[in-house]
Amino acid sequence: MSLIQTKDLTLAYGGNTVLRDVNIEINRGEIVTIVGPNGSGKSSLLRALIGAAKPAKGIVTRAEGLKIGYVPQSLSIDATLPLSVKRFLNLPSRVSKEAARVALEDAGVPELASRQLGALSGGQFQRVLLARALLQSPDILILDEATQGLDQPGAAQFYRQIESVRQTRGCAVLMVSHDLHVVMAASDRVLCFNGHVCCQGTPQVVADAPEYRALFGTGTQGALALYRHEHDHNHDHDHPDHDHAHKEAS
Ligand SMILES: Nc1ncnc2c1ncn2[C@@H]1O[C@H](COP(=O)(O)OP(=O)(O)OP(=O)(O)O)[C@@H](O)[C@H]1O
Repeated sequence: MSLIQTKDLTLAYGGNTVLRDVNIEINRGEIVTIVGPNGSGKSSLLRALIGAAKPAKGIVTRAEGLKIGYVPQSLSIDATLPLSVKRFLNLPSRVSKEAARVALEDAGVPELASRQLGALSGGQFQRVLLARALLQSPDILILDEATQGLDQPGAAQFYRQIESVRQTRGCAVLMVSHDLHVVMAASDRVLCFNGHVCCQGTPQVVADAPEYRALFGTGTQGALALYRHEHDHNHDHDHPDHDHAHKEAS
């Protein structure tokens, strides 16, 4: 059975329908990315999936006892607030030292525990948010524009970390992103979205689909090339058990 499934999900704000008859499912262990233009309802879909928005029609089914780890776009934290990463991970509820250590390690930033939150770079901060989501031992990680503000290499590194998390934890990952080809290359399945699912499939299938090209054109190939180039030779030593061949094969 899938982790989350929607059946004819329709969502409206006042009289404005933003999702219409959406049927999707996310299965255990897969990395799924939603791409779509601004205002196409991606965040609204995530809100409906986590139960924060009520459908006008249709249903959202979550597996019993499903644990969701949510990574927001960003959190606004006063840079002058004296708050260490360690303390931040203990909000709102205390976690064991070991749980915090493992979460930071899986997020790729084991060295940040004692650092001040306000002194972190954008990329480091996003990884701390990822670590915080991992504290839930989620069955599924949901990321809404988690790389906003990062440059392309930074975003590509973040997505590689996500792949590594999936590898070590076996959780499913659902992401919304504007990074198009960068994030698509890191996905098993891509949903191209514009109020409804326009097309879906492997990253290559979606990148070649007329529906996708009608929305985005073909101007983002450079990002894909960048991802592939770096992915080629960057980190086998970090994840010796992770076979990357599938990313270069398409
Ligand atoms: N709380 C709200 N009340 C009224 N309208 C809303 C609300 N949230 C979103 N909308 C509208 O719903 C539509 C879809 O918004 P949503 O944020 O889901 O799109 P998105 O694809 O995530 O956009 P972006 O890529 O710009 O983040 C937009 O027209 C937006 O103005």
